[in-house]
Amino acid sequence: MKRDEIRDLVRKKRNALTQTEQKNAAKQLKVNLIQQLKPYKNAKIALYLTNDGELGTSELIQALQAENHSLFLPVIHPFSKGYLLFQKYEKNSPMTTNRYGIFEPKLNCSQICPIEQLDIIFTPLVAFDEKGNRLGMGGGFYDRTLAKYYQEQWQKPIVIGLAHECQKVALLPCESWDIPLKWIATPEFNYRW
Ligand SMILES: Nc1nc2c(c(=O)[nH]1)N(C=O)[C@@H](CNc1ccc(C(=O)N[C@@H](CCC(=O)O)C(=O)O)cc1)CN2
Ligand SMILES: Nc1ncnc2c1ncn2[C@@H]1O[C@H](COP(=O)(O)OP(=O)(O)OP(=O)(O)O)[C@@H](O)[C@H]1O
Repeated sequence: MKRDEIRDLVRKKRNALTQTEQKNAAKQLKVNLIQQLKPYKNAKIALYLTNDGELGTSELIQALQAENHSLFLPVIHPFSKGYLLFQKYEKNSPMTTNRYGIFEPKLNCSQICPIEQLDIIFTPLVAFDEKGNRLGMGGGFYDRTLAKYYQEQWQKPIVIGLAHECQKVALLPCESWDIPLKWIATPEFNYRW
């Protein structure tokens, strides 16, 4: 199957989850990750706000805020096409909708965090495979933004993909720019490579 076909198929699958399934998945993800992130104190963590049947992040966001982590959200770069910035997100941060209808913080340069200062980046994804390959919505935003940080010795930030179990496929067709993830968290499991 081609990448576009897999993207369509898996997007339909996750959009077919019932509200109850979505709610339980989000709750279970929070429990899983709060446990996994215990060793990290006062971390700088980038997340995303849920769109298009993605695994819900609001429970996780609340729990992370309660644990005193600082949170950041992706903002579509105003000039560098296809790149993301990560901006501080607090309860009263002014928000706007981006061109895809996703809420993002209203751009404020003083609130942007350089990527090398983030400890953890949670990425959304559409499909993942048994080797940790990731397929996103098709904009190449995360691949492009993170490309220069992916090196042999890369330790920080830790990049963690988030997905429902139903987004797992056997094998994704790879492209040269794809960077496999070392950690994907679902409500049920943590896949580590
Ligand atoms: N929640 C969330 N936030 C995110 C992402 C994401 O995948 N999920 N992104 C991850 O990169 C970036 C935005 N990328 C996106 C790329 C395409 C579409 C999308 O809906 N595409 C439509 C066509 C839209 C159009 O062109 O008008 C589609 O494919 O149906 C959404 C987000 C940044 N923020
Ligand atoms: N590191 C990169 N440098 C330049 N172009 C890139 C890079 N990564 C991806 N692209 C371009 O972005 C486009 C979309 O890539 P792809 O289909 O892999 O996105 P995606 O992983 O589904 O999206 P996202 O990362 O936003 O969730 C491709 O046409 C590709 O050429």
